[in-house]
Amino acid sequence: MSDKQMKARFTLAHPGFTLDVDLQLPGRGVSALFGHSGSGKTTLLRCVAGLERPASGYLQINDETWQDSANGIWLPAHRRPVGYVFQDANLFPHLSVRRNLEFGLKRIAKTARRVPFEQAVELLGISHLLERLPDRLSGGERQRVGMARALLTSPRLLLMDEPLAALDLKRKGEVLPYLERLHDELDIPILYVSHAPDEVARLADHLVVLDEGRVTASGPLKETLIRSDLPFIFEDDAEAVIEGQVERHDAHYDLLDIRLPGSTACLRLAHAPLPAGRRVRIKIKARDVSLSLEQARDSSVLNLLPATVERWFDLPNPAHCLVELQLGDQRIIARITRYSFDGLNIRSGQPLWVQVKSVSLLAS
Ligand SMILES: Nc1ncnc2c1ncn2[C@@H]1O[C@H](COP(=O)(O)OP(=O)(O)OP(=O)(O)O)[C@@H](O)[C@H]1O
Repeated sequence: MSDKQMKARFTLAHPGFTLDVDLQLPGRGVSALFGHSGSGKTTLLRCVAGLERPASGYLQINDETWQDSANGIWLPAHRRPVGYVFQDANLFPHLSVRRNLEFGLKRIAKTARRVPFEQAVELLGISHLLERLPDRLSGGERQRVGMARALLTSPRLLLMDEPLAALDLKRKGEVLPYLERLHDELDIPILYVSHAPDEVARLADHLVVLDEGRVTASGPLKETLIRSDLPFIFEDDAEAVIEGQVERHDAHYDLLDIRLPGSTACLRLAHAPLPAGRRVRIKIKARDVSLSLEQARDSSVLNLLPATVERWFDLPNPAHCLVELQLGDQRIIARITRYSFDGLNIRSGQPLWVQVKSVSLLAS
């Protein structure tokens, strides 16, 4: 991995709201901006796009400086190579999908084009829609066309402002795999605004949490989701995201074995075959993890894995607590009753067995 980076420092005052951020983000993959309504997510994207001009600002995207107020550098919005995807794809209603896409493409000199038309169309799976007018597309299809159009502007950065927010659950499910493809197959960093923890868990590599215009957390997704000073782990749906590599597929039982880095054990889950060696992202909810001191040999639970207790936290509900566990090189969390916690005499550094009742594959 190279040390590609984005640096964004902005101080911008609106009446009643100040954005004051200083971020260092990976220069590849998806960085999610998460926060309550009004926390400043869109304002931050607008600063990055050059649509706001803060009194003090610095923006570096990999090896390019787009803005440096201390040195009089300011790249205006129309010269910033960003692709913007909004909640609504905003396609020209009188132009076919093909002409909408060509509109984005024509703005870029042939020699500067980084994403060929065919690649964008193939990545978003829209070749069969090219001759249609936008009003003959579903919401999900419109968003995919909007994303292809953004790619065809040859961006060095994609800005996505809640691109799935206007879609129902089914349409969201249709678009998410395409977003994953953009993430996996293109070397263009994405800043992704979302309210939905599920989307963030599935897509993001890095998580930024904003509150009242300030950054309250910024770090790799896996670590940030389970930080005890952030609200995520106190949710009913608290979860950890870990990564692994497909080891094998058991065709007889239709089970996939996933090797976890640093662990001797594999996770098993019901899933169609995937090629050995494929890296996958897995979500484990805290409430689906139980703990035992011995390796249960007569359980129907597929996943019984050795782990070590790191630490624990109280929860607002006094009947429960959360235990953070080291599983190979990664961390997961278990929500158990305080009764069980005392009964098992949990202490930090303790080796024990985790039983994981349900595991979901998020991305491959
Ligand atoms: N041009 C402006 N003038 C004055 N206030 C503004 C302006 N633009 C944004 N704000 C204020 O800045 C704050 C942050 O807005 P912003 O849209 O960035 O939040 P957000 O986190 O994206 O919210 P949401 O999730 O609801 O889209 C809000 O209080 C908003 O009213």
